[in-house]
Amino acid sequence: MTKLVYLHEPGVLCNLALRYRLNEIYTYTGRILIAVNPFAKLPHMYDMHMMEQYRGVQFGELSPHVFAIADASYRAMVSENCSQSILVSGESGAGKTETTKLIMRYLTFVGGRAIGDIRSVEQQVLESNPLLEAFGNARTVRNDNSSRFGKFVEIQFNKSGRISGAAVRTYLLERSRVVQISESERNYHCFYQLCASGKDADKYKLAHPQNFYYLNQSHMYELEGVNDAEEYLKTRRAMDIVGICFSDQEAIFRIVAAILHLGNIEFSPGKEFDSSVIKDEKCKFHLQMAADLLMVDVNLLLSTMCYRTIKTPEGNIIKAVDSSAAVIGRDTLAKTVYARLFDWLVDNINKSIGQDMESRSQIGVLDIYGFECFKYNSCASILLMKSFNNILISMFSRWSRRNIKQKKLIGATSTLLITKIYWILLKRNQ
Ligand SMILES: Nc1ncnc2c1ncn2[C@@H]1O[C@H](COP(=O)(O)OP(=O)(O)OP(=O)(O)O)[C@@H](O)[C@H]1O
Repeated sequence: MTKLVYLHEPGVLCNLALRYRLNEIYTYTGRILIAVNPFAKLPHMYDMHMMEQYRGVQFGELSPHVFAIADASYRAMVSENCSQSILVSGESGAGKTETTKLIMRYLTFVGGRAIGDIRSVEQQVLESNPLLEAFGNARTVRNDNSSRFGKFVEIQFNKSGRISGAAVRTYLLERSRVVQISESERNYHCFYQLCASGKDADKYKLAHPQNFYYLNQSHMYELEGVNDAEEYLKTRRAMDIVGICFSDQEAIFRIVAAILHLGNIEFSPGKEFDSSVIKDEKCKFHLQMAADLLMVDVNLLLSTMCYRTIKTPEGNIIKAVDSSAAVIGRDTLAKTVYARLFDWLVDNINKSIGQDMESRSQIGVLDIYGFECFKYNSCASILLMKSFNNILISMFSRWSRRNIKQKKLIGATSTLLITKIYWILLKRNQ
């Protein structure tokens, strides 16, 4: 890319398109790899033979490839004895999660596994994937299985450069999706899976997703080629693999069901000014169900939503809230409970994978949250997009300043060219 005569947006995009037509989905711009999603299975690109070809080869000698990036970071970690990070960024559906999996596969290939490990780290992280996906992925306009959280997979190595452990860290789960979804999108997969689970759905008094407010705001209930009942069984199997016992599994799905019942609780204005009461018998049923499933006192649950506590130096004042504030309270409760459940699941996944607290160095792969740009964007997604772009901008600026100062890598001129290409691509996202 740095060899282009005219460095502007049409030039960069035309170059990527021409290469894509020649089945070259990868392009380098300095140390950065640009990947264009092929939306097709390309097994020959990622097989064992390909991994062997890239092993230990000087960066840039072979065609651009995600394995070359992984190999360069592994060699840098071993030779400089210093931890490395690989940042995977792009818009929703660009292929970040797939790329992260490919990097992990390559690192497992070169890093092997420490003696005594029965399952490879890649296997262990991948085995926990159905679980993370059930609770953290959802259908968006761009991607039927979009990750709605950021993920940092840290692969830990021992003194001899062998993999000795791994950890998955997640951040910024899109909490707002639990209570609000746009047309053509879905809530998190686990809700639909539980509704389709048959006996378990009956146990928790669930029915078709169209009966629940948190799911029927969009009319998208099913995914093409996906059977939610089968996916439910896969999620339960992943829980078994991760070591979540039966009673904990039951508790998890009780919480998922309770959130759906919570969403169906509506409020009417109370007799007193600025107060609210539960709307009707149907809502009372959902309130009772939510309380039973969460194992809390029903009156306490109701007052949590219809009253708020104001802390003053003289003591706490309990004040009634109007029906719209009660709805906000209900939604906040649902979002908080879901986010805590997600964090708990991630903790359990990490316990199952096994971390090496004494690891010599690590390679971290950051699968950054996929941004989307619509005609109308929600405030939450704009803030997320802005904060990630700001992180990227500051990281990249630091990197180019350092390279220019040290005349490192490929010389200051090339660094400036790479910076320009990077800005062109980043500006498109903004
Ligand atoms: N290298 C690849 N080869 C073949 N198919 C790919 C590749 N990368 C991505 N895909 C296809 O694109 C789809 C979307 O990719 P992926 O889920 O990785 O996107 P993403 O960038 O992580 O999206 P989001 O930010 O919404 O989670 C995948 O389901 C897969 O079918």
